[in-house]
Order: sequence, then structure tokens, then C-alpha cells
Amino acid sequence: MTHKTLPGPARAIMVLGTSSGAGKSWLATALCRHYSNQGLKVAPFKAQNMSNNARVVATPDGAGGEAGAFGAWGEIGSAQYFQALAARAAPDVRMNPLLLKPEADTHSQVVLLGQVNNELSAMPWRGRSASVWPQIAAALDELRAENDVVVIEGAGSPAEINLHDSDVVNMRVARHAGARCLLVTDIDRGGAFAHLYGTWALLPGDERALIQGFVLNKFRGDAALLAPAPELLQEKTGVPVVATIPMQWNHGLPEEDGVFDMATATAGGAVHTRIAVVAYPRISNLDEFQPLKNVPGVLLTWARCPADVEGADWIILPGSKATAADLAWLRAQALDAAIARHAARGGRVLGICGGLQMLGEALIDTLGVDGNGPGLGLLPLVTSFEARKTVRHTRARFGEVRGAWAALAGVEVAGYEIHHGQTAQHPAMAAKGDVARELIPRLAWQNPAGNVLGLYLHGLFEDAAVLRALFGADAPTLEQVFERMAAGVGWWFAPEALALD
Ligand SMILES: NC(=O)CC[C@H](N)C(=O)O
Repeated sequence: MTHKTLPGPARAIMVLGTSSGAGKSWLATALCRHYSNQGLKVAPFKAQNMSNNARVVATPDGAGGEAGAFGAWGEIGSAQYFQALAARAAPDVRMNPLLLKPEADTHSQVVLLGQVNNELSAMPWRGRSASVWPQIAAALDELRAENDVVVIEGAGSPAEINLHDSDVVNMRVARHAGARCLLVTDIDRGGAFAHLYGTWALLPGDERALIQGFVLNKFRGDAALLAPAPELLQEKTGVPVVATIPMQWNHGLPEEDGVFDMATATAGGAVHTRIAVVAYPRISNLDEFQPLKNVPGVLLTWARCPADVEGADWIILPGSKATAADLAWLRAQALDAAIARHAARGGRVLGICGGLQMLGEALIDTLGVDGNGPGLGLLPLVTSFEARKTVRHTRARFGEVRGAWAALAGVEVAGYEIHHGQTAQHPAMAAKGDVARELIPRLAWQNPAGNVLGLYLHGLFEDAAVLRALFGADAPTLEQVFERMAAGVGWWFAPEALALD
């Protein structure tokens, strides 16, 4: 690992956006690798995420601690996890101190410094932000003390003037760190210059002064046609356009919200495996499927109705932040019958975490954690929800796997777990001999026919051994993706825009 080389607290570079989806996460990730390639010690930071795409990382005290020791692990948003990998840093909970995981339209589970916090989950929005600022600032200060550069990502737009007073994620962070800010906009949508100018104009003077460059992202066409807009914008604001980044359809990095573009869902080659991933409203950890999108011959699609699973070779039920509610949604779409037909024909079904729980007989929730309900009945299992959340890295080996998933037999996998539910054989069914084959103790099961597989481990397809076993193929690694991004930074940015003083 790199050692700190610059004196004093880290230089702070912040990526702000004129809207969600402008490309902040992508650019922050690229900058993490760009500065790391200069031999600098780099850490990512985003004060607050709202996402059900979470990763399991070390807590500062538990950093380097024993895998599986309860309390040594915590959750952060996936984007900062990938940015840490790009920065060649060990991801830890301080990189995203506040994570809001939506469970319903008006309710989120609040995760502070990696751990679920029930008091904050029950608090109204405005009071909450005031109360968490000290922890956010402390996390940022620690990262600045330990690193040469902290690459900070903002959220949404910094010009939400209705939220300015309760801001803990955009300009308050920028002011606290004295960050050099880049404001990025999605030019493909149109209105980019108005977005840049309007965002800048709505900020108070001291905050405007922190904006040092505008970035035009997702540009298609002839760059010469942009003139004289960048010059006119600079006349009005004093801020130069420091980069124009072309549209990249298949950049290889999981999308922040995990929803991939179906138009680019195959890496090429004749399609041999069609995989439909059921996209329920509270789908979680779906960025774990990105590597499948990169396997030649695999076509990955989202399924929201029975027609979407027609002709699929595999149906995947992914993780869910609200298993019972998402299962009710799935039934309302008549997907339950479509999945049952597919399974009865011998088609492959894979349930991960919340998806595994749905495949069982029943969901039991005596504590009001998730919800009750009958399962899909494809595995004779029962899930009970506990107040305590299991959050850990896990390495395990598949036992004897039969049938359609037999290629996984004996394969060792590294993954991560994030769940309240605990799953076991249905006692009365087991007494009559109806048992699921347990492939990894308490973590993975299959039906006797072998085509229905459920497991608690996320991250299966990020494991090269699993891809090789299932497809005989390797997908491009994240390392290649990060290097391509850093090379892009070298081409598209005016070098002085990223120089550190
Ligand atoms: N990651 C998941 O899919 C979680 C499933 C379920 N909501 C639980 O907490 O047990």
C-alpha cells in the first residue's frame, strides 16, 4: 500500500453534479485511480448515500480484523467501495459515514459508520442531518489526516436551495475540506449550459468560489460545435470548462444504482445463456450482476412481467431490502406462476439473499423487521427475521452440487452477507422427508432436482472461480476498467485542472 507523501492534511478534490446521473460516481472513481497512479495515497469520501447497493467493509477499529468477527464489519454504499478499489485503498466505513437504505417510499434504514442505527432511522430528515454532522466531519478529517488526496463525491445537485440549511453532503462538506470542486453535467440531455450556470448562480458567493471547473459529460458528436459556449460561460462565471468527456456506453463499472442499460446488456458473441433478473421495487445489491454483463455470450435482462422471463435460461431473484413487500409485488405481476412454470420445466432458478428467502415456504417476522407471508414454495425452507443484522465477509466451499448447477460442486467462493433473515429447513416438511440439499451450512441449498438454487452470499459472479466453473470464461477485471478510466482522465482533462498545489 502507498504511504502518505504530501505534507499536511490531504488535498480535497470534490465532484459535484448538476443532477443525479450526471456522472459524479464515474468521475470520482476515475480520479481515484488517476491520483493513485501518481504514487499518492488516495481515499474516496461521500458523506451520505441513498441506496440499497451496499458493500461490506472494515470498521476502522476492525480494519484488518478477523473475518466474521461480529462488529468488525460495516456497510457502505457500493460506489465508495469501488472508488476505494480504484484508489488502491482498503475500503472502510468512514468513506461513506451515512447510508440511507430505502425500505418503503417514506422510510429508510439508516446506517451510521457502517452500523444500523434505529434512533436515526426513526428521526425526521432535518433533525437527523444536524445530529450526524459531527460524525461525518470527524470521518472526513481522519481520512484527510491519513491520505494525500481525498476524492469527495457530492449528491444530487448542490443547488437544492430548499435543502441548503440541512446540507451535510454537498457544499457543507466542500467548505469543511476547502475542496477544489468540479461541477459535472450530462450534456446528452440538453440544457447543460443552463444547468451549469444555474447551479453556479444559485450558490452563495463563498461557495461559488470553490467551483474551479465545469465538466461536460456524455458528449456525442463534434466537439467543435460547442464553441463559443464554454467561453461565454467563463465570461459570466469565471469558471473554465476543464473537460469534455465522450459518451461511454459500456464503461464496465457497475452503475451506482445498479440498473444497467438493456441496450448494452451483452458483451458480444453468439448468445448462449439468457439470464432474466427480476427487478422488484426494493431490489438490492444488484451491481453484483455486472460481471455477467461482461461475459461473452451471456444476455442479461431485467424482468418486471411474465413476458420478460419468457425464453430465459436462468431466472435470478436478487437481494431485496423488503423481502415480503417485494414478494407481494412479484405475485401482483403474476411472476410467481411464470417462475413456477420455468422451474417445473427444469429451468434454472437462482435466489440470492432476499431471493433465496422468497424461494422458501414462508417468511416469519415476529419483530416487525421485514414482513410475513407465504413463500414461492420452490425450496422447503423457512426464514425468520431477526433484529440483529448479519454483515460480514464469508469464504465458503460448495459441497456436492447436483443437476443444473453441478459445475459449482467443490468451488470455493468469497462473498459477503447483509441480512436480518435466518433460514432453515421447514421442520414439518423435513419430518416427512421433504428437505432441501444443504450445499454450504446455513448459506446455500438446492432442490432435489437440482435446478433451483438459493444462497445468502452476494458477490458470486465477482469471483473468477465461479465464472470459470459456470461459463468456462473470464470476464474483464475491474483493474482493467479502472486503468481505462484513468487513461481517459489523461486525455480529456486540461492537466492544470487536476494539478495539486
Ligand atoms: N440482502 C438481502 O437481500 C436482505 C434480505 C432481507 N431484507 C433481510 O434482511 O434478510
